[in-house]
This record gives sequence, C-alpha cells and structure tokens, in this order.
Amino acid sequence: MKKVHFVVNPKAGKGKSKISEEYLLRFFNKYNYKIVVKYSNYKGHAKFLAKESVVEKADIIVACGGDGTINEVASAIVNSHIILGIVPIGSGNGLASNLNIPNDTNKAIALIKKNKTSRIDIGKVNDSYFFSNMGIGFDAAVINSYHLGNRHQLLGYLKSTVKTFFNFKPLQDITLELAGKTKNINPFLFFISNSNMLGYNVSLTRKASLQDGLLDIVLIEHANKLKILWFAFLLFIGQSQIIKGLTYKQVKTLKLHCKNGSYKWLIQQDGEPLVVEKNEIDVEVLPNALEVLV
Ligand SMILES: Nc1ncnc2c1ncn2[C@@H]1O[C@H](COP(=O)(O)OP(=O)(O)OP(=O)(O)O)[C@@H](O)[C@H]1O
Repeated sequence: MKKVHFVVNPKAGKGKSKISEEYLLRFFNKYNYKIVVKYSNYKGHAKFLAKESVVEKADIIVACGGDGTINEVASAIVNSHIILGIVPIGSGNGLASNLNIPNDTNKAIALIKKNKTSRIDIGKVNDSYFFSNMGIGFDAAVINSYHLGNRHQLLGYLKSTVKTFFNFKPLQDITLELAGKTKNINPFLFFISNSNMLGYNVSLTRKASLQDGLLDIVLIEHANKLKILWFAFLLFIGQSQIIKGLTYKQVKTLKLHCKNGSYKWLIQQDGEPLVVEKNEIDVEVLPNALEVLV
C-alpha cells in the first residue's frame, strides 16, 4: 500500500482548486493507495503539514500549488527518502514548467500514478532552500510589493513591476565572491536560478538545467530607468540576454557580503519575499538532492 499525501494551498493561483479526497479517490484505488489530503491555512503551514507527513512515513508528498508551496513542501522532505509530486495550481508555476508537468490537474495527477522519477539539484541559501530561483535585486523588490498588494496573478505582478520601477534603488556596497575572485557590485538585478523558467513562460536563464550541478546567475549593474524599460521589453520578447552589461555565469557556490556591518537583505526565494538579517549570504547548489515525479 502506497501512502500518498497531498498538501494543497487553497489560495494558490485563482484559489479554485478542485483537489479534495473525494476527487482524488477517482484516480487512486483504495486497495493500492492510502490517500491523505491536507490544506494549508497560512504562510509556512504547508511546510508544517509536510513535516507531519514525513513523520507519518508518507511515500510521496504532493505539493499542490505554485513555486511557494513547492518550496515549503520540498524543504520539509530534503534529506528524507520521500518523493516529491507536483500538481501545479499556482499562478506562475516556474518549476513545474521546467519539469514539463502539465498545468491540467487531471494530467498532473496521472503523472503521479505513473511513478517515473527524476533527481534534481536544489539551491541552498544560508540555512534554507530554493528549488526554482532566488534573487536580491529588482525581482525581490517586485515580489515584495506583489505580496503586500491584494491583487494577485499576472496583473498583480505587472502592477508591482511598475511600482517598483519608480521606487527601486540599486543595492550598494555589496561584495560578490565568485570562483575565487572578489568584486564590488551595485546590482539592479542579481538573479540565481536552478531552473530555466521564471513562470508565465518567461525566462532569464534559458541555459539552466535542473540536473547540471550548477546554478545560473544573471547580474545587471548600473541600470538607469531607460535601461530597465529596455530590459523589460527584451524579457517580454525572450531576448533579455542581449542587454548590454549583463553578466551570465554558471557556478556551484557564491557568497555575498555587505560592507556595512549588519544588513537587512530583501531576497525572493521561489517567488516569496524574505528578509535576511545577516552580513553574509552563502549560496550553493546541492546536486541531485531531491527526487521528483515527472
Ligand atoms: N490558506 C492560505 N491563505 C493564504 N495564503 C496561503 C495559504 N496557504 C498558503 N499560503 C501562501 O500562499 C502563497 C502563494 O503560494 P504559491 O506560490 O504556491 O502560489 P502562487 O503565488 O499562486 O503561484 P506561483 O508562485 O507559481 O506564482 C505563499 O506565500 C503561501 O505560503
């Protein structure tokens, strides 16, 4: 008997998920599967529920939501033998797109039954994980504004991008340690990605692979308003890599250090805002650290 636990974020995407125990029992017969469905009620709850499922010895834990929900569930099962399933019902669904997991819920559930798995790399930032991407520049400011606002999904992202465009100030006095070299940076964008998809079919890191043991970084410095607009246009047409002054690298580790003593970093991790009150940010890739149903 296989124990499959579903952790559902009822607010993900348009908040109209049809996933319930009754619905799932149409796909999984009760002789071969023990199905458990849990719903998250607040930020951080999906991680708590998934940790509970680890203790309950689930074989598979399925994250039903967007990248934020996947982050919470997958963070709970790193270092266990439990397999991650994904039913993408979020708005952007970046990681699921990279893994070719269909947005159609019935088809995504059919994949879970097929039992084909793949091991993927994950990213570690200080003591937490990211599975799709993280950033400390403009993207983090957009995500923060998006989460403060009440309008979600694509329109919410567009509104937050416009707002951030007018308010954003590039980060100052930051040192980047990369491949044995140290460099002072003032990033407009410092984006680190494990996956090749940001969401909504938009990508900043088309060369990224979930299985290459590397993180792809995109650094853009010294951007004035005109350059930001040009960048937004290029991103929209899928040509962001041609912007002048863009640095693209593939790395295993990197370190960011703030010269001003204590510092509050506003970062985004899989589309969720986070304030890190530490002088240093250590990022590394953990190759093949997670088994996912694909
Ligand atoms: N019951 C709940 N009420 C409000 N927020 C919740 C609830 N359960 C989880 N959350 C939070 O919802 C947020 C959004 O989750 P998620 O990223 O999965 O969906 P999304 O934003 O629609 O999709 P994507 O990240 O792919 O754009 C996360 O911050 C999560 O912690």
